[in-house]
Amino acid sequence: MSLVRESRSITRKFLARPQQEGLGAVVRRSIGRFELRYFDPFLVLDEFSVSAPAGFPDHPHRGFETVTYMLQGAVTHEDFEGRKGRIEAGDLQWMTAGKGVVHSEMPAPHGTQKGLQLWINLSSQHKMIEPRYQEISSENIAEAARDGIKVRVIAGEALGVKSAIYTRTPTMYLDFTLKPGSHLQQPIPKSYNAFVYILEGEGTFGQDSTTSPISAHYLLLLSGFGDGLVAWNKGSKILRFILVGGEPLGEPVAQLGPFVMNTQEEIDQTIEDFENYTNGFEKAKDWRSEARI
Ligand SMILES: Nc1ccc(F)c(C(=O)c2c[nH]c3ncc(Cl)cc23)c1F
Ligand SMILES: [Fe+3]
Repeated sequence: MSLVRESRSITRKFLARPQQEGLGAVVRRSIGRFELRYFDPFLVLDEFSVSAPAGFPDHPHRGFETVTYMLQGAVTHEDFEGRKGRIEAGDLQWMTAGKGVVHSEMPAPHGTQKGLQLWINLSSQHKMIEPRYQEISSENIAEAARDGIKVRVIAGEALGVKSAIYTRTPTMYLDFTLKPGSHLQQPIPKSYNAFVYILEGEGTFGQDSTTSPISAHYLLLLSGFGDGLVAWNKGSKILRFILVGGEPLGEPVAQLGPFVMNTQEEIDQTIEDFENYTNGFEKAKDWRSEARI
């Protein structure tokens, strides 16, 4: 039985190269770089690599969500509400910043910590909602395996398994591992903008299985036509990639770093709120994280 009648194709591909970010951290940024400023509703996709004492010290967010998915090691986050936790390999933190969060995200003291951070925009009606965290430890991430394919369902559904994450901006986020010789068919809601980001190995994507394989650290934008994605692993090593899709918001974007609103006036107001500790930033006034560089 074919799960996908017509596969989406690759419209553009970008090699994410290392760049400095935070304090001494390195990220491979694909979405959010100059050539791909915004892929509605996605603002940033960073594949990060960080070793102490580098990190992402105290900083704010407003108007969107950050989705941190650890691949290796661990990161400690602390926020201005006094909330503190460790995100370890395989764990997920889905943070809805809404009207405002101030936090730090710092690496474990030894070794290199690696992961992905995706920034998902919120609609105008949700930009000023109360902040909210959804955190799932690795052993509780929904998983399924069949015919040489393993999927970890971060958000949405795959191979008959659903994630518990509530996605305010409708989103799918699937972590696939394909053994050599395996072939995937994954449905994608027709209205979603979708992309693939390759983490490991080489893969062939789209209807034409004769196209040359694409390797790690590439982001592949998928066309809007098609009811899903087909993928092959024709190599001799495992292929790992994420397939992410989301409902476009179709709203104007006004962004200043970690502040993402709809108009410049709202950005001006956000700066004022952050500087004066108002409208959601009250607790930032006397807060500093314990993380010391
Ligand atoms: N404004 C702004 C400016 C600079 C930053 F580094 C950050 C920031 O924190 C991050 C950027 N990518 C990241 N990937 C992983 C993690 Cl754990 C954090 C970040 C940020 F928010
Ligand atoms: Fe952050």
